[in-house]
Amino acid sequence: MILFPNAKINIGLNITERRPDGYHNLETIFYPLDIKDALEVVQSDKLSFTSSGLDIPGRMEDNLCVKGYQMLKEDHDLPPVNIHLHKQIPIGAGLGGGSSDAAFFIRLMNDEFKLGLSVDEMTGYARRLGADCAFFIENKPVFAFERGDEFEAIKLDLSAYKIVLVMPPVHVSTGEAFRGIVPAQPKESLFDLIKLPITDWKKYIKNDFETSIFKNHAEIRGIKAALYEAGAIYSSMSGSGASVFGIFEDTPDVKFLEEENEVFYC
Ligand SMILES: C[C@@](CO)(OP(=O)(O)O)[C@H](O)COP(=O)(O)OP(=O)(O)OC[C@H]1O[C@@H](n2ccc(N)nc2=O)[C@H](O)[C@@H]1O
Ligand SMILES: Nc1ncnc2c1ncn2[C@@H]1O[C@H](COP(=O)(O)OP(=O)(O)O)[C@@H](O)[C@H]1O
Repeated sequence: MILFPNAKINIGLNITERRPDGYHNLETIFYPLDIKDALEVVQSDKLSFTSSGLDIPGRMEDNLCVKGYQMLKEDHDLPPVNIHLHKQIPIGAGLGGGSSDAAFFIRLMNDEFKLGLSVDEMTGYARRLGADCAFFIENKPVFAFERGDEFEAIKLDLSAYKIVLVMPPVHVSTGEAFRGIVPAQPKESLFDLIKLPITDWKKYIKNDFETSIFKNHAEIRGIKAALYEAGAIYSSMSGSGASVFGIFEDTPDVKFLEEENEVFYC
């Protein structure tokens, strides 16, 4: 069985407080983005993991799909499998690629081996693998809060727009990004701000990671400025970076960005 885990972008991100468990409470909008990996699981005589496409850092045991297998195996009678991942979603980009692979892996195992898990049960498993992993079980636009793993569904459809995603040759780890943050309660919740016309988002919706990340990585700030210059209605870094997206009425001419960055037209 093959599934195609997709990326996400964050539209706005407020980090509201530090939690006693080392995490932060935050609020953000998760929106699915059409950049995809391919994930295949085949029954085998021993557990193995293979990959193609982009190089995935870390050992096989650290891959979130393998962690997902070990987690499910604690509660379910599973045969050994070969997991093959064709990696295309940029890594360490704030696009949630690893989390998406893991969530799709849980969904795939549930279908393939008839585990009978409900959406809530799959979301519970996903939450144990990473804060933004839970979002990818339902994979619909949501307002996310607490660790980013509690959700309220929202109506948001950007399919009439062109989204351009720019990935600079820089990686930012999520843990590193959180270290530069001083949490604060926003004046107005994103839950309300996202209902504004998209032309007003630039004025009201921000990503709290940008201040510290832009300070250390001027090239990321430069990409956001270039996307606005090219006519974006709204532009922002996604999650903890390093990718930056722009939302446009029509496909812009940003070929010049392709010289030093990877550019996706979604
Ligand atoms: C902050 C976001 C916004 O979408 O960053 P991106 O990784 O997508 O850019 C996500 O919620 C990230 O989710 P995810 O990448 O799954 O985080 P995890 O693996 O659970 O956590 C990695 C590290 O980030 C920090 N962390 C993460 C989430 C959170 N609400 N508070 C935190 O402080 C913790 O230091 C944790 O050890
Ligand atoms: N299936 C996977 N794909 C990508 N990275 C993975 C995966 N499993 C574990 N990782 C680890 O997670 C880290 C961040 O991955 P990724 O999800 O791409 O970042 P981000 O949360 O910024 O979108 C990587 O550096 C890698 O070590």
